[in-house]
Amino acid sequence: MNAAPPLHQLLLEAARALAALRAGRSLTDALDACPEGLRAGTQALAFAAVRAQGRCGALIKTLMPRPPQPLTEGLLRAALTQLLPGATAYAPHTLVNQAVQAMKKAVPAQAAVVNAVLRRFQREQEALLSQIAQQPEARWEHPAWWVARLKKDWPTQWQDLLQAAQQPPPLALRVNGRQGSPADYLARLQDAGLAARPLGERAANGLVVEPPCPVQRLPGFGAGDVSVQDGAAQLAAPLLIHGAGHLPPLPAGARVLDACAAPGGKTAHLLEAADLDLLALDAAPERLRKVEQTLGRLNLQAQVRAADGRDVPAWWDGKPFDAILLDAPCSASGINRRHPDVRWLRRESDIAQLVRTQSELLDALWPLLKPGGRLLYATCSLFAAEGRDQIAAFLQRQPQARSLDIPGQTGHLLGLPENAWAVPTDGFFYALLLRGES
Ligand SMILES: C[S@@+](CC[C@H](N)C(=O)[O-])C[C@H]1O[C@@H](n2cnc3c(N)ncnc32)[C@H](O)[C@@H]1O
Repeated sequence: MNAAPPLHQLLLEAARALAALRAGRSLTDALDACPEGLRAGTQALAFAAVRAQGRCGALIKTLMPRPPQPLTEGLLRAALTQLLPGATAYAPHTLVNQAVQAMKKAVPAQAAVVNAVLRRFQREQEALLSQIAQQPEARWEHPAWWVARLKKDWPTQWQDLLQAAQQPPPLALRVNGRQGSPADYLARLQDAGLAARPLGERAANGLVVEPPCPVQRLPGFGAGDVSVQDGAAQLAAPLLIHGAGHLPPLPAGARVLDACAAPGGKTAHLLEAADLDLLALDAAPERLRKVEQTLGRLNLQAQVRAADGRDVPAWWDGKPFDAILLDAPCSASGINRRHPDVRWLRRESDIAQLVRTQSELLDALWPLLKPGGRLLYATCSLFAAEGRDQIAAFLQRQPQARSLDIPGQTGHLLGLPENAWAVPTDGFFYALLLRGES
């Protein structure tokens, strides 16, 4: 068995990833540069530091007269996170010594600064934490504009939503119904020594594995028996196929457009659940490669095409669709617990741009639907501008469109623990729109 890597190496790699995040890269991208043997430990430190970025940022401002260099700041963030109340993974003296050693290896001139800041935090922890406690970013671990927006959109639930975003996500699975039943797969998980249970009645093929494990340990993953997908995301395919119980199910061979398909989670679910003639479109060719890989792993077929959904003449063959899934680009505020860096990478001004793209996609795709056809609009966002308000404005512009009720969807909130789910889901918005016959 390989020995665990020394903590100073993990701290240094986490500092590099956090410095890359500060320069605007996503944490997932930044962690790609991390050597394989250090990846898991580094990822744990870096994700924890991003979840504590509000407090650690405020502490660094208080403890240092001038902003530190990016690598020093990254190291301080990673180390301070592990010294905060409730963090128990490392003994504080070990942590400080290892952080200083990491800095000695990378930038020796900064080691004394790291030592001084961390030791002062240890001595004055209580006073320092109470000094920053009322700053919104430190209090809620989200940018102030994000907190204000959630407060406006969810006046009674915003605090619960912010707290839910701080919890690591569960490992939710979707069993490939073409290759076996959820009950059979549950038994296979148990045989493999993995504890699991059904995700809840709303996601018929959904299971949750607790505690989570690497996907390589999931039986039959490579052979396409199962995929990783959040419970809320698992609602898209049945909603489109069965029309939330208001419409007849899509017949075999129905022509379906998945307009923003990559990386292909919902494309695959649609094809596992029904025999469809499906076109998977996405504006990002490199992301479409993931769709192809996923379809290959699951042994499913679709036409895959790189194009901007709004530029209809560039890709449409003129044959109308029975159903369209528009899983639009959005703030990703609903999957913030899975990608805690998103809240710090986004700017408030991005939201207006995203709302514009979403409405342009809606307007461009709606005329491609047959009379009597259905369009499912989805975003993994909790912001009303990208969900409720977006659809209200669309219904004003498009009198032929009727919004159908989705049972169990209160407004557009998912994402909090509720009885129907075994574990909290991501935050999603769905609107099911029917095109009138005339
Ligand atoms: C939320 S993701 C889709 C997730 C996907 N449906 C799934 O379940 O795996 C949004 C996607 O929209 C794509 N996109 C953004 N703007 C687009 C446009 N104008 N036309 C087509 N796709 C676009 C992005 O490249 C991204 O892959």
